[in-house]
Amino acid sequence: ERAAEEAAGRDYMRTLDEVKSKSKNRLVLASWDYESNITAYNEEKLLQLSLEIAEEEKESWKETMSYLWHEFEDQDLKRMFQKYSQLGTSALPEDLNQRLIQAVNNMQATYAKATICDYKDRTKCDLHVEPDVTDIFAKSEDPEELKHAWLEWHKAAGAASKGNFTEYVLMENEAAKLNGYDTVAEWWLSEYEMTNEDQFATLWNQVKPLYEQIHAYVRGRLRAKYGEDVVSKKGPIPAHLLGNIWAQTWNNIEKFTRPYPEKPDVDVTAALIAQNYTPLKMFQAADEFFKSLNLSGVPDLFWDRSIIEKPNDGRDLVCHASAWDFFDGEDFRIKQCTTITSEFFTTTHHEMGHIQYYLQYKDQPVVYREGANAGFHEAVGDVIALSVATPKHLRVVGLLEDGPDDLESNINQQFKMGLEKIVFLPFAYLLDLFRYSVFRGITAPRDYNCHFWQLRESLQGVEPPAPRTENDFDPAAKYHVSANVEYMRYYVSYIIQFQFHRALCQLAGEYTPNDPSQLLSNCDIYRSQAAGKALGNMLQMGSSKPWPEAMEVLTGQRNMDASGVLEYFAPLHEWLKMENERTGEFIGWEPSTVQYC
Ligand SMILES: C=C(C[SeH])C(=O)N1CCC[C@H]1C(=O)O
Ligand SMILES: [Zn+2]
Repeated sequence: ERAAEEAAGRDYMRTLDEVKSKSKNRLVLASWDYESNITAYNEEKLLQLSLEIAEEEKESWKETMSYLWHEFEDQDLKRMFQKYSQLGTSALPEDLNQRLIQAVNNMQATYAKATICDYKDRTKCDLHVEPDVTDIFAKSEDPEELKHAWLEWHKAAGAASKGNFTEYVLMENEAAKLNGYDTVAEWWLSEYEMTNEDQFATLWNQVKPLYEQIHAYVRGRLRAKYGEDVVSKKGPIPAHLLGNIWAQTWNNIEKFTRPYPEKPDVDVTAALIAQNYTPLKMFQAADEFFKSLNLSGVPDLFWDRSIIEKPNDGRDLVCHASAWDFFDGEDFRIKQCTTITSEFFTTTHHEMGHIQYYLQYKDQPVVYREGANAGFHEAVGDVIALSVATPKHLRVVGLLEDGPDDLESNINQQFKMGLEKIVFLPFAYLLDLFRYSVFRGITAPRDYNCHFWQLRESLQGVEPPAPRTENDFDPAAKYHVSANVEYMRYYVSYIIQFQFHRALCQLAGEYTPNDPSQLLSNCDIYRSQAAGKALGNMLQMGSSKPWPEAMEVLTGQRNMDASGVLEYFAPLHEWLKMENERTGEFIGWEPSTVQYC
């Protein structure tokens, strides 16, 4: 009867978990080999193994579905069966699965191998996105050089992948239907236990007024620098002037836009270089922060097997930073082409946050070794980085000499964080609004680029540096589009990380709501055992419970909302409104005059 059936199901689940651990380990090892050394041999090995494991998964799926798990009383056992009932892309017939894997591998390889020619020395044509194009956007203040790099990169990495992307959409949508979803959009939304994107729209409405203020202020400062012919009074901001090839974060233009330029600059890049930081030292600093919270340090294997600098043997590899779980409870790695910049200091903490999550849930059944939702996984490292980025913490670790702690310095600091966090929200939101519309067939291939730029203009208030046509495919110039990595996870992360930060800061005694002497943006949870304990308790859950339960364990709230972001940036918001009022800056943007549809 049912009790016996559940007991059999429990035994079966234990065996299945063991089998899954082995096959996931094999697949991750082959993926690691391919992404850290892109060769035809490694690609073929990954393809063959992927197809072999897909067939194994089809077989075990039949057995899984032979249990009456919907009737089970044990909710935890039922949750495990429910997760294994999702076959993913292995549900595809082998030939379609092969076409899908090849389409994505082709886009990944195109992106990894894409190079552009230098603006001044047109014979130098070996510039990759990391570190070369990234450095140009971090340093150049020449609009023509920036326009050149922007156009060349979008041609080399974007347009080149339009065909493969169209093929990928067809196959991935087929897999979605075989998993019970109308399109990939609903499949991706189910990760957040949502059936549509209304909640994401609500979050955007909460933060949009703050974004419009910082957008208007930055446009004013860029206009002052580059002149009204380059940056208009009321139009969108040209995307190539914002310090980042994707205009997703604007921290690289902080040095000439900050509110109080006469206040000492908090230049972390200069400090890292002056103190002879190496990539290893950056990773050790992040590891030390987690240990200060009484959380786990990384195992020795991590230091032996990670790749933390771009190999200089001329190989092709995926440089985009990533953290890896090999599902054997021991092997955890990061692959990152680190350079000594404040951006990479932040990214290092971001990636070490992924590793910490892996370490905290490594004793869960394999099926639960995930974030409560994908946004949680992206938020862990960023929460730590919010503490690390405070001038207070940078002084504690000797990265920064003493400086003033007055209102102007706080506004400068919040502005610096705003260029990283507030500015990022519309970018992350629109990237998957674009892909949702593609998966749903609302955006056809002949409209891809036009619809992408309509979203870029309407949500982000940026425009391309030159006219665009449908021979372009600018979305694929962004890694996650070429690598089939869902992106709403970052939008969720940049909202919930402030809810997490607020809860942890209160536990650490670093923050009291409505106490202006303890700004949330000045909180540093370093060495707080109480904060570490609460964070660890949430991380250990993995995906064993629905994400609102994990959220509640840490914050007492079951929903995600922008109250954390708005509380953190309240002083800056007030300052921006006054400053834009004072200068008479137009808030928002009128339609672009650049032809892109
Ligand atoms: C660092 C990673 C690897 Se999960 C990343 O892709 N991030 C972190 C911030 C947003 C997003 C991006 O670079 O676009
Ligand atoms: Zn990440």
